[in-house]
Parts: sequence; structure tokens; C-alpha cells
Amino acid sequence: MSAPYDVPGATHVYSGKVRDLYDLPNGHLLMVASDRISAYDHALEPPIPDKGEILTRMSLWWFDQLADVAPNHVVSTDVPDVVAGRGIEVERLDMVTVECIARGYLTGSGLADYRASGVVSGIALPPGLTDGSKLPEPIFTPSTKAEYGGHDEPISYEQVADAVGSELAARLRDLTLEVYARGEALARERGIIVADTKIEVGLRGDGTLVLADELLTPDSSRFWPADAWEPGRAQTSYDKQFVRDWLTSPASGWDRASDTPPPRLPGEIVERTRARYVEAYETLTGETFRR
Ligand SMILES: Nc1ncnc(-c2cnn(Cc3cccc(F)c3)c2)c1Cl
Repeated sequence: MSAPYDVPGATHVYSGKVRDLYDLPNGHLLMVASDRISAYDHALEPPIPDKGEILTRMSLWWFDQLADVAPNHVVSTDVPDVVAGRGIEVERLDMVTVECIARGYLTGSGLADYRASGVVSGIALPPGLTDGSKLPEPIFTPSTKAEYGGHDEPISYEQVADAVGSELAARLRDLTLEVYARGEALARERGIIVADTKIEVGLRGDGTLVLADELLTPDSSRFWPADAWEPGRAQTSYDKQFVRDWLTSPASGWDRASDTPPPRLPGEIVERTRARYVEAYETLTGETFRR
């Protein structure tokens, strides 16, 4: 994928589904959140205006809220105009190759693994859980980093220890669960369930664990409106439900089971989805999104 932004002084090095990464001359990285949205493993069109800026500001807010839990990789938000508001200059870290995931609720791939074996990432869960069940306590469910476009594979804690050593594995688990517990508690007070989250962690040369990437956003986590929570069915997505409902409705004319790309989202769905990102940001932070 070509870099969507030609950023003066920066060299595009990588594009994810919704974000792009650039090298900077000073050895730092520039992380850019696009307005792209993906659903059902497809990149959708058109982009959601301001999504990248809203989620960038949400990450920055969470980094600040959790500064007592761990340092983060943010160096500066003073970035070139073309990515103003959606770009962050970050410290280059030695990224841990494990996806650090915590789950407080059972759904998605975790639910599928549970239904198949009663086990998620090597952890045996009690019987009788269903889609959306709150777990007795949050669990660390690491996975491998899939190649671009692939799916992460769950791995057990023991496999993490084999990969990175038992001391670092324990630090990753503790950090992931602490970040999740703090994020879930704060969001829950504001009416948002953070069902699970994926954090990316990097190491400084001195061995310090640093929170990298994005943090506790609807792209790295499942956000559910708390007042709609009802175990036993798929939960309402705080930010993507309008998109999912339209794509799976006759109005879209799309067959999700086919391998055809989804149709372009109607303007009304785009605007309602933008409004949900603004609402999530303002509900969590208590701050007003400028536009
Ligand atoms: N601070 C860091 N130090 C070293 N590497 C990374 C790093 C590499 N890859 N990713 C994932 C990613 C983040 C954003 C946009 C993308 F396209 C991809 C993050 C970071 Cl954040």
C-alpha cells in the first residue's frame, strides 16, 4: 500500500489496516492514524472523517491517565501539518513480538476457542459461559503477531515464557492486566464496557517496558455501550454497529459470506459512525472534540 500521506522529512516504512508508520531523521518514528475503518476483515470506503484525530487524542489521553502504570513512547505531537492531530512522534523501541491481550469478557476468537475446548490461550474457564459473559476475572490471552492481513494465533503463557523468558513474560502479563483493569474501571464508570484490549509493548535499551502503539481505543479494544450489555448474543459495538448493521442488511446488497469487497458506506452511516467516535471520546475524557 502506498503511503496515504507524503510527510515532509519522513520516510514511509509500514502501513497497517488503519495506521501508517514513518521513519524520522532524528531516529524517532511518526505514527499516523488514518480515517480508514475496517469491519469484517475488510477495509471500508469511504474513510470516517476525523476518526484518526479522535483516536489519536484518545490514545494520548489514556497514556496520560496511565502514566503511573508505565511510561509510554510519546515524544511529541508537534508533527508536520499534513498529519496534524493524527500523527504522533514516538520513541523507537525494541517491540515485543507478542500481542499482549487482556480480556474481561468472553467474545470473538476467545469465545470460539472456549466453545471448542473450554480453554482460551491455555487458561481453562468455568463451564456455562456465553457470548458477552463477564469473566470471573480478566485474563491474559497473548497471541502471535500475524503477517499483514492474517489473524493472530493465540498462544499460552508458557509459550510466551519460552519465547521471551519467564521474567519478561511475567512483566508483560502483569502490565497488560494492570492496563486493562485501569482502563476497564475508568470506562465502566462512564458507561462504556472495554471488553478486551490489545496493547503493544516495547523495550528501551535499559530494559524498561514502555507502552507503545495506540492505547485503549475502539480499534485496539472492544468498546460496548454498558446499557446495552446482555450476555447470550453478540454485543452492540459502540463504534462499529451502524456499519455492521448496514453491511449485513439487505440495503447494502452485500453477501458477507462471499469474498466480494463490501460496498461503499452511505453518507448517513459515515456521519453516524463519526458521531459515535466523537461521543466515545467526549464520554471518556470529558473533553469536547473541537469540531
Ligand atoms: N514506538 C515504536 N517503536 C518501534 N516500533 C513501533 C511499531 C512498529 N510497528 N508498529 C505497529 C504500527 C503502528 C502504527 C502504524 C503502523 F502502520 C504499524 C509499531 C513503535 Cl510504535
